[in-house]
Amino acid sequence: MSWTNLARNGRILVVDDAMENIQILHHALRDEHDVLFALDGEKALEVALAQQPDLILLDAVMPGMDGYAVCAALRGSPRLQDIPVIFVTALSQPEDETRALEAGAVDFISKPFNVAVVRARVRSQLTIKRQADAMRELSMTDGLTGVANRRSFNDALEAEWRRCARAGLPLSVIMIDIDHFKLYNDHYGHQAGDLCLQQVSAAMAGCAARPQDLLARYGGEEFILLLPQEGPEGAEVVARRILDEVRRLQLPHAASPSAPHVSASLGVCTALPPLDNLDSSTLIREADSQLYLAKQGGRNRHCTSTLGPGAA
Ligand SMILES: Nc1nc2c(ncn2[C@@H]2O[C@H](COP(=O)(O)OP(=O)(O)OP(=O)(O)O)[C@@H](O)[C@H]2O)c(=O)[nH]1
Repeated sequence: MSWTNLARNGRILVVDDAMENIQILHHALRDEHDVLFALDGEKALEVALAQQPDLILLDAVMPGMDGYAVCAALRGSPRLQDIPVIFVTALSQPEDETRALEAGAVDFISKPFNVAVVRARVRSQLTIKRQADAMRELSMTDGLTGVANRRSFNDALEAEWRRCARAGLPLSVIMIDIDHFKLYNDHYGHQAGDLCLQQVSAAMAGCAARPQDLLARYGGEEFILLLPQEGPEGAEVVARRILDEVRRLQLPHAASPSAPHVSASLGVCTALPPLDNLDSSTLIREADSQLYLAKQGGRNRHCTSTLGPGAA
């Protein structure tokens, strides 16, 4: 796909208190984009949260919450801060434009506007947005397996830890390490080793499918699964499922002393609520200790523990 094609089919939210202005912009943009609209600032934030548009065209002067306040609210919201905003306004003084850019807008168009210019500026901002999205996605993904990388796991862990602590919910992690993977590489070659990592990660990715679950590559042949809101029983079910799915792949591992096929060892740990007296690094350390025990116990198995009140 070329960069210019990236600008097609974006979803655009037009915010203006005058319906005729919305209609003009809708008419100008509807052939290439999905156009949403809102007649005031509060509604704009509501629609933006629900529909996650790729770009917002924002009027500056509106009754109630004006465009500058909307822009500040967008920039302050983790879920909305990356949506670019173009001011489209009857204001035309340099200080108006400066104020809009300082509020976080990426562009400023004065009314009356030329439709072709609006289209071109929208296309150019959408292209920049898509490029930025693609870069962000790449920076959070492991190149070999396509699952999340360690950095995005760490970000998700911190966010989910805070969420579970607030809600009084447990949080589990499963640390997963492929058994005798050095021997696998030595026996089958590094390329086959890479393919094995891809197959095993794809099989594991299907083992925990809730929206907040996250599988990440933690190191070379080590993976980690984040299970927010999941207690020890649920984590146990997922761990058994992972062992089964890896086994079901039946990838031959002739050099392994543990099994004739590729297998994995798992360390499972659940932090029980309240999480306030615990911290996420202790949870990771404990899952790692359980993984070590699973390796010591003969591999191709899991070991489990809990942290917190009444922990075993
Ligand atoms: N093919 C391939 N191998 C990798 C990659 N990353 C790490 N490895 C290999 O994974 C192996 C890990 O070896 P060890 O840490 O000794 O562990 P192990 O052989 O799996 O043994 P146990 O964990 O004790 O069962 C090393 O040989 C690394 O070279 C990768 O991206 N591709």
